[in-house]
Amino acid sequence: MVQECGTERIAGCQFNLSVMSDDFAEVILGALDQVDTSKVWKETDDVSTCVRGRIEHVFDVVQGIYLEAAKTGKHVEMSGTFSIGCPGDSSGDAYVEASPERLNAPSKDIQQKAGCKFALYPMNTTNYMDVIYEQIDLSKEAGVTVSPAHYATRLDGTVPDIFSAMESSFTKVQEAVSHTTMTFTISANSPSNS
Ligand SMILES: Cc1ncc(C[n+]2csc(CCO)c2C)c(N)n1
Repeated sequence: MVQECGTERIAGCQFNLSVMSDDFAEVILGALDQVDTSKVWKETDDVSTCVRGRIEHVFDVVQGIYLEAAKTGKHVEMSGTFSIGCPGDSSGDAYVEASPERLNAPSKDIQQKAGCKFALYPMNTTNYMDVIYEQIDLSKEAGVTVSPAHYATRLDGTVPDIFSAMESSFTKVQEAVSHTTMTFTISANSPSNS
């Protein structure tokens, strides 16, 4: 197979939700159903969900799904990988042409707290540690508490502030390093915090 970049840069996220409750299936399927995904390509199977499209819509949808699940008050965790510029992910899809307005922007009064660990992987660049440290420093201005963790950086704050910090890191890094991936795990309503 010939792998080459498409003319548009399509971003994506492969993620799964885990709900620590007997009715996990309803919470997962309900969250997937309640978010407007019309500006992204989406596929769900028994393991995870993948969304692809413009960076802002990928983050908008992933955050929207997480907020829907977290507002049940149940202990919900989401883990995933964002990626852009993967040589095998040539576009061909109409979703990169979507207009930039977000469809699921959270209201300003959302105070849902969460803890998150994220890790940036700028691919195929020798100065990757500089690129990563620059973003960790910028995260400190994003309204979240930033702390070091093994193999990751921890962000604590509201869900919208956490996703916004991750989106700005990812967006800035991919401007400099065309193939960039980022992993994350976010947890809310954990009984460890009560
Ligand atoms: C975001 C997300 N997408 C898919 C799954 C996989 N999954 C596990 S249980 C379940 C509902 C019943 O089939 C589904 C779809 C997940 N965990 N999170």
